[in-house]
Amino acid sequence: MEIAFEKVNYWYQAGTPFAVQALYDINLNIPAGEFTAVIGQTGSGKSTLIQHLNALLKPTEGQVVIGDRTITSETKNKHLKPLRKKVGLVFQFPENQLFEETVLKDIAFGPQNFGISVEEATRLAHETAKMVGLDDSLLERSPFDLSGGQMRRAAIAGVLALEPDVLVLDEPTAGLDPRGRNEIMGLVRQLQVERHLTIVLITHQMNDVADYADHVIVMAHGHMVKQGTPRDVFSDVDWLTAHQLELPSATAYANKLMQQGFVFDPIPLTADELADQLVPQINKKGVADNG
Ligand SMILES: Nc1ncnc2c1ncn2[C@@H]1O[C@H](COP(=O)(O)OP(=O)(O)OP(=O)(O)O)[C@@H](O)[C@H]1O
Repeated sequence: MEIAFEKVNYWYQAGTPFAVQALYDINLNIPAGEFTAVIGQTGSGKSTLIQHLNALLKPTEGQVVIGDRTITSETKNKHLKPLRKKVGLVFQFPENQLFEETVLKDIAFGPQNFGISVEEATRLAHETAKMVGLDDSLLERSPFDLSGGQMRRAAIAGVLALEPDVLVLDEPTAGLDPRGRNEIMGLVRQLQVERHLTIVLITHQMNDVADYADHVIVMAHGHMVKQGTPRDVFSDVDWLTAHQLELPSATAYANKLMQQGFVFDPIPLTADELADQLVPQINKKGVADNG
């Protein structure tokens, strides 16, 4: 499902003396089936942007086209349920919203809330628990007995049980240890590849952007200041520094090596790309030094 923002402006508390403009003239496309990363400093408008993806927020001006729906400031809340089912939103620290007695009931809560029978919701909960790698033996436990990573997966399963086409995640790896982070990122990639979900992910982890994203949106002070492939975004080091954005580790490392006379073309974004270009240069240098 393709999503497009057309001339979107958004104000919190619009029309009051406390109005705060959080988005300015946003025009962008989120390609169907792709993995889009949204990056930018704190307060740049990332969360505000993604809440427009399922009309949790509606543009104050302009429109957001989500599949066959067009959302404007005039859109009534009444008919948004089908859209909220198609676009699943996972907030930061989603485990804070777990509340049922058992993991299974928690995952099944979403579909039941959308009018699906208890039996079908339970079936979906079992299926999605498996999808996110939660063992059956955990499903009758209290969600609060799970580890941090497992709780996060249970919360994501609750959104997946609605069988969305688009999965939007706000910093899904925040607060997890490196293993938990890798597991969640692996899961998100798997959902994109195997379930053909469109993924939109807010992250501060530039390595994840380099490793997983097809498409990157860069926000600054409520404006979209760049969109393109990770290579488009990470190739301009001066521009990134000016916007106080970090580089992926491999790219930062390659930049340091370039100051020592190493040559990279194109600039590596991942550890594998770095090694592929670096090893032949080290071997060649070794031969020259010894010979
Ligand atoms: N409920 C609100 N009322 C008023 N202003 C708000 C509200 N929520 C966010 N803002 C303001 O809107 C702007 C964008 O905030 P937003 O949360 O979208 O940024 P962000 O890039 O997601 O930040 P972070 O990385 O910290 O989550 C900020 O100036 C913020 O202070």
